[in-house]
Amino acid sequence: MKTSIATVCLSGTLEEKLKASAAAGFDGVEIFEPDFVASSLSPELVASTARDLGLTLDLYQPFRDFEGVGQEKLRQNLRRAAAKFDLMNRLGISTILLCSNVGTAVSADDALAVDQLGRLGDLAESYGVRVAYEALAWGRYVNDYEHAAAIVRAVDHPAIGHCLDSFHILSRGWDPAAIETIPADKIFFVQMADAPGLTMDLLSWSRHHRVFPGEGGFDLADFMGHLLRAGYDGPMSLEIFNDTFRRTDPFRTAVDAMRSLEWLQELACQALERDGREGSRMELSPLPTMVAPVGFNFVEIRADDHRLDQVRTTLHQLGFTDAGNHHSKPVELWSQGGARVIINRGDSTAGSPAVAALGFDVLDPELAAERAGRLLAPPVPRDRGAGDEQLLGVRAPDSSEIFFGRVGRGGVPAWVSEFGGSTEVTTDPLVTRVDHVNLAQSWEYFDAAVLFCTSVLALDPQPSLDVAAPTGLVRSQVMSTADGIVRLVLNLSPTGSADTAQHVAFASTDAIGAARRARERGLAFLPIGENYYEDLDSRFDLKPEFLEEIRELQLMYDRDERGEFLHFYTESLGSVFFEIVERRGGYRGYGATNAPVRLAAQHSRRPIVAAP
Ligand SMILES: O=C(O)c1ccc(O)c(O)c1
Ligand SMILES: [Mg+2]
Repeated sequence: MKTSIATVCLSGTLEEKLKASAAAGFDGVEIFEPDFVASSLSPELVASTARDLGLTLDLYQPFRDFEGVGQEKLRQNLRRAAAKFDLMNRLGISTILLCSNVGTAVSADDALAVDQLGRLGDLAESYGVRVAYEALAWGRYVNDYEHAAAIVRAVDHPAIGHCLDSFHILSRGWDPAAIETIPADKIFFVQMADAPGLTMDLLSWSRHHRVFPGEGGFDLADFMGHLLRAGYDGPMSLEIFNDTFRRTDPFRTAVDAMRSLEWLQELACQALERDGREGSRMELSPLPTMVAPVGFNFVEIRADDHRLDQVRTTLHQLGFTDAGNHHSKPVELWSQGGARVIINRGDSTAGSPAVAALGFDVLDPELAAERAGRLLAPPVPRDRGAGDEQLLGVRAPDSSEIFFGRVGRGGVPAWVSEFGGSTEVTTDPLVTRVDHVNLAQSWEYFDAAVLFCTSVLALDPQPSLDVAAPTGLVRSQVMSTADGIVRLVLNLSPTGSADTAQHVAFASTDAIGAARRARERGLAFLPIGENYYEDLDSRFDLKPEFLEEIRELQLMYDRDERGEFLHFYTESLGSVFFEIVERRGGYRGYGATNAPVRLAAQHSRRPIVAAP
């Protein structure tokens, strides 16, 4: 698959955009005209810079408001076009994108557009270039690719073909199946964009909210299937107008972009396997098979030495036992049932306690790591003593480390024996395993984190929600395996403050019993106010004894059509806190209605910083 990216996707100068695209491994780029006009590089220098970087220049775009105009306007437009075709020759670009007219078209008569596009085709041919006509979703008269296809067919000019952009087709709900009726040699260019399902005007949606494939809600696998059956084998290009990507590090964005195309390529391979290769001419190289996690292998918490005692005490109060120090590294293991927490005291600059690494149980760690590498996840070097288990890890977009652990005998990973402590099974544990982990994400890499979880970790996005915190809305995106055994919750805080401290939720089969025992051991619970319990009673009509019990223990409660949910939180320990959850019946949620209450309770207990 030939990969390409529009310079509008990336921040920086044109030169930086080219360098970032090349560094991420793209084959080519689309030059977005405003990037070129604002650049001080001559066309010849842009061409040679791209060549030196190993990039092809695949498209010049956009050319606007050409067809369906009056005579005088047509004359001006042809003059404008000639100037751009001349520029394309200097840049060495053979295809220009023409957006359907949004402003100056005066007639809805296709015959006029057909005639004028024919004249544009003649002019393009004389410069040795071609024009890819794109039906913008908000085009004045042409806003449907099938309408554009009828026009292009009628123009019947070798220099006039299509640019198909998934956004313009899927945002309007057009059926992409008719792509297969367009002759392959008339599809000059394809732009792939995803977007979250929003109800808003098309232009704002397109200009601000596009995301890379796999980061939104469009069915791009299906779209890709139609392109392949149409016989398209040209560049698959990304054209993502996105407010965040415009202001974040272009090198990181380009990696995110490339990962999205690798992911899309895998979807394409799957579509071909399902539907047969008929018509397809695109060369595709599949990714190593997806290795879905079957459990949490460990959670690693890192902190300054002097803050670790608090973490140790809390884990002890939650029923964990100290399973000893590693024989060669400054890390210790705390375990209980299938829950393992590694405390890393090796980094004196680590600051307050935070989740630094997650280990997942996978059946084939080598394959999982190889796949992650193909998806551009940088490997994490890990010191290893003689005889120690090899742990393969990669860095996630939020810089946390993700390790692929082998499923051990009896569910216990082999590396546990590298720790000196007791490995005896806790009888009557308070918690049995990790239920989910909430990770705070920065605004810069939130979309990238979603794609990373989907493509590298085989976690599917669940409907996202906004949770009200005292300092703003926290966007919460659950990523989960189909069976719900492995769940991550990506939280995007408005402030990046402690409102979205990370947390580890442990599963218990008896949250009430666990709360009682933890209290006996002196656990500091996050206190929940009385109003919450009154509201709970009004909503759920709970038995008075039950309500009294959870009020006394400071537990929270939720219920859905499948079951019930009981949970409680510890006080925050730096940037991390713990939660104990009990799922009764088939409850699949996270107590979303309780989250604002928890955030408010944490906010009111934050350390007061004295004014200077
Ligand atoms: O928003 C626009 O104007 C615009 C320009 C060029 C494109 O290819 C596109 O999809 C949208
Ligand atoms: Mg486009």
